[in-house]
Amino acid sequence: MSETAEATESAANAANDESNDAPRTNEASADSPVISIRNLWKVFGPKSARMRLPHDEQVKGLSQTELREKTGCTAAVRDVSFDVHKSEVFVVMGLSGSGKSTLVRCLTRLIEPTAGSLDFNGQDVLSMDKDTLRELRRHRASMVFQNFGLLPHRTVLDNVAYGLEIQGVGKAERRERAAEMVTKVGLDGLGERRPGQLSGGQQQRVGLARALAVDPEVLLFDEPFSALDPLIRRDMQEEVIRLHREEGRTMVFITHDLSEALRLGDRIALMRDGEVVQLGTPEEIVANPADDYVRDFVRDVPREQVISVRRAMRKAEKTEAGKGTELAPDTLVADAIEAVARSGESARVVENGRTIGVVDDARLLSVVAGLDEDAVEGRGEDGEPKEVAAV
Ligand SMILES: Nc1ncnc2c1ncn2[C@@H]1O[C@H](COP(=O)(O)OP(=O)(O)OP(=O)(O)O)[C@@H](O)[C@H]1O
Repeated sequence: MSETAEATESAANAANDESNDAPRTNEASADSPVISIRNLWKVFGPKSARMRLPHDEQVKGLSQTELREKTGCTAAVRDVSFDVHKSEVFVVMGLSGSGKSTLVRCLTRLIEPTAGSLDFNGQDVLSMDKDTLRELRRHRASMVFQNFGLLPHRTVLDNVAYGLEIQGVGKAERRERAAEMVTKVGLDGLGERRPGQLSGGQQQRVGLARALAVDPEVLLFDEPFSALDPLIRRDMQEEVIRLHREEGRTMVFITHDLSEALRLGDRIALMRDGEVVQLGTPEEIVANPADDYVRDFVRDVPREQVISVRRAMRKAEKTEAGKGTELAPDTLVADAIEAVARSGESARVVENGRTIGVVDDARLLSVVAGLDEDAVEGRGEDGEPKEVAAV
């Protein structure tokens, strides 16, 4: 059976034997998170049941190696808390073994968390019964896998229709919906082919179309493009960005590739040894790494292509009122450098008709050189200038 078939069928059946109470039914309000996790742990190993998680201070105090040596257990996910908001692309990034796959599989209990809490649109996932959990996986959260997970003997159209088939949607309707999705991901004319007759990139488009066909609230991507060569990978990233722009669907995207994370993520959770070491926008992570590990991770990122002038600007002097090029606060430093070079003078950062700061050569170059972090005169902890003269 393919990975997807297994994930949707056997894992769906296996994962919920420990379900107990009926799900909570506190409905989510419009701006409440789609996914909310608190103090989530997944510990693999025989002694995990004896730990008093999520608040076992002794376990919390042990490094991964110490925990393994003392207990034979691996804490693949350690005390992780975050919210995923509606319509955001939330990226989980980290090196191999950092716990990304385990974390994302915990979201629909394909892997059963050891402790913590987990809500999906305000519903408690950990207390969902078998049927509710199956409904969650089949209708509300679709997974796109790294190795495509396609059924080799089925046509493209039938693969795309598969999720609808297990939902019990009638043949005519599912073929119509599948055909729509095939068009949406740019595979027109290939509907009757088998997966083996497609390139890797095309196969992943089929995986994407299949996930979209069930119209889920959340798309979960588990390193979907890591088997693709760099150009096709780039194409697929563009495809995800396009789909997201068109549909605004909430997405959780796992990757170990920093440039992919920076390109796709509205926010990124950076994992190490099961923990989230930093959670922030790409700009926050690149401009203000939380520790040396993150700093090392982002060392080679072209900062000017991630950091905006809002973070790079200084206070405007009274004499600078109304002078120079106007830039929006989210203008990238790379674009600001071009604007300043063209005009030969500093540029004003303008928001709602107010000058909120100024960027000049020195300011912009300090971002490129990485001298801005913690050293920018007048910048507060949040990266904003402490006092900004509104001119
Ligand atoms: N079933 C399991 N039993 C024991 N340990 C496991 C199991 N699954 C994962 N682990 C361990 O949990 C840790 C996190 O693994 P996980 O696969 O979540 O990491 P990852 O960041 O997704 O890695 P990769 O990028 O290589 O897929 C690793 O140390 C791994 O060896």
